[in-house]
Amino acid sequence: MTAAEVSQALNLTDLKDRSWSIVASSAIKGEGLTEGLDWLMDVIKDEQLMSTVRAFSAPGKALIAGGYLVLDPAYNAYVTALSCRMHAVIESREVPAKSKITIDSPQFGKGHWVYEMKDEEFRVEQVEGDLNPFVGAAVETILKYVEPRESFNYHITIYSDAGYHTQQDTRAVKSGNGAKQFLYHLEPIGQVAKTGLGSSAGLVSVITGSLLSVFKKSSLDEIKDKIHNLAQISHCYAQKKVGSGFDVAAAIYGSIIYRRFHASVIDEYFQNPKQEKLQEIVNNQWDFKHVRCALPPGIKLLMGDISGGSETPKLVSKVLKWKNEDPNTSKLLYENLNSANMSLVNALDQLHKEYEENESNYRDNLNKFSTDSIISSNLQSLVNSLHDIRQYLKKLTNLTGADIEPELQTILLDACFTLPGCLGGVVPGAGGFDAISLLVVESKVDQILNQTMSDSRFSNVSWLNLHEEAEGILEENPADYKDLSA
Ligand SMILES: Nc1ncnc2c1ncn2[C@@H]1O[C@H](COP(=O)(O)OP(=O)(O)OP(=O)(O)O)[C@@H](O)[C@H]1O
Ligand SMILES: C[C@@](O)(CCOP(=O)(O)O)CC(=O)O
Repeated sequence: MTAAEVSQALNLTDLKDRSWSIVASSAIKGEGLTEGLDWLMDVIKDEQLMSTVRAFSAPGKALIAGGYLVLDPAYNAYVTALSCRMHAVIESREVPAKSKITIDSPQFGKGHWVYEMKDEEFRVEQVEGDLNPFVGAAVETILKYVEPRESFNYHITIYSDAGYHTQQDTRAVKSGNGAKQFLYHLEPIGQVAKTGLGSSAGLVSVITGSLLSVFKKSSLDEIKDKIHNLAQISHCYAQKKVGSGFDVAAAIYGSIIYRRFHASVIDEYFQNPKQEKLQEIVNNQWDFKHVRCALPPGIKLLMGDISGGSETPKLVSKVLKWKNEDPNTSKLLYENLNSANMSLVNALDQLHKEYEENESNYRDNLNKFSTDSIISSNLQSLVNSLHDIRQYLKKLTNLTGADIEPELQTILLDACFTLPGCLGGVVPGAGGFDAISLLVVESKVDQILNQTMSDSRFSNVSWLNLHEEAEGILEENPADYKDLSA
């Protein structure tokens, strides 16, 4: 008897009992347990897809190489996904008179939004809550795409990890099984200082991912590209501009080498926001690049926040204005900056190879690293490329008048380079006064944290408790979000 037959014969419905049916049937048949376990995995997957509660998470981001250039599809960028993640727990509730989606964000004041289906055109009407463009755009776009024929009532609870926002004036709340802990603020989300790590991209990605997964009863892998396309459209719609999309791509695909999609893909839809156009765009394979790329073993990302923040749109407009006014100088500077960016990517690739060839030698070189005695030529290339990226970003700062690497950050980054095991660092993304990104030797991280505590040069830096995480959007265990209490 197969496991299914045993389960049916014994009318076993509960998954645990059904698991035992596998053992029984395998014993009866005297065959290996693997056939039964394969069956169990399929059963669990089906249970998950049919479950009324599912959970998802997506990472934050730091654009280490490629700021500004990544707006142009001619250039590649390297974006790291971060361990601070946005989470969504979605559950299906009793269907009311009007289909609706409720989104709660209990960590923030007034974190409650309700959207009802308005008409047969699948338009939504916000019936409760303040304006949240990212939540609204995600809900509206997914319903327009799915065109749900059956009534529904989904409730999504959003949680964001500590790294996205200031940790001042918060209280820690832990889940019943201790798997998750989140910081709760009194203020509404719009009044809480952020660290610029892509909370909106993560938010749009997990709302889109959770809704599409339950509407389509699909696993993430089957629909990941569609989630990406929908999340990009929603994020651009909410921002009222078509950025490079590196932040949404990192939220979906993790740490990647990224080349942007052509803005025309989304512009067309905004010109003609009809359902059939949306379906066509989302179901198409977009022409963009997302190749997995994580830091080599033993090299860690260390981010230092100075509670500054930056006005990305203002910085971008200053750079693009200069680029249009001085095409020759900007072309040369872009090419120089791009070769420094790609030298960084190549150095990371070579270091991965060095590790594969001889791990102990690789680790020995890393642990012996200091700025005046670099043993490995690949480490030297990494140090040089980080230095060169800063040099060109500084030039861009001076030529455009945009505070990309402002003097305060120059002084801080120069001081960081004197720390033991620091390979270099940059102002990520658009730069400004957001958190700086350092690449450091993993075995020296504790020494750096201890040393900077008593060094006045770092008195206004708070080192963020996060690291690079290779994975993008993931399905999580809903049980990890139950019984959250202070
Ligand atoms: N946990 C959350 N719950 C509800 N809305 C959120 C949450 N986190 C972020 N948001 C929405 O995203 C907005 C912040 O997005 P914004 O693009 O300004 O910053 P960011 O994405 O964190 O940083 P950056 O764009 O610099 O990477 C908030 O004002 C809010 O509308
Ligand atoms: C300046 C830019 O290239 C990067 C912005 O990065 P960040 O939001 O500062 O992390 C803009 C973009 O890519 O959309």
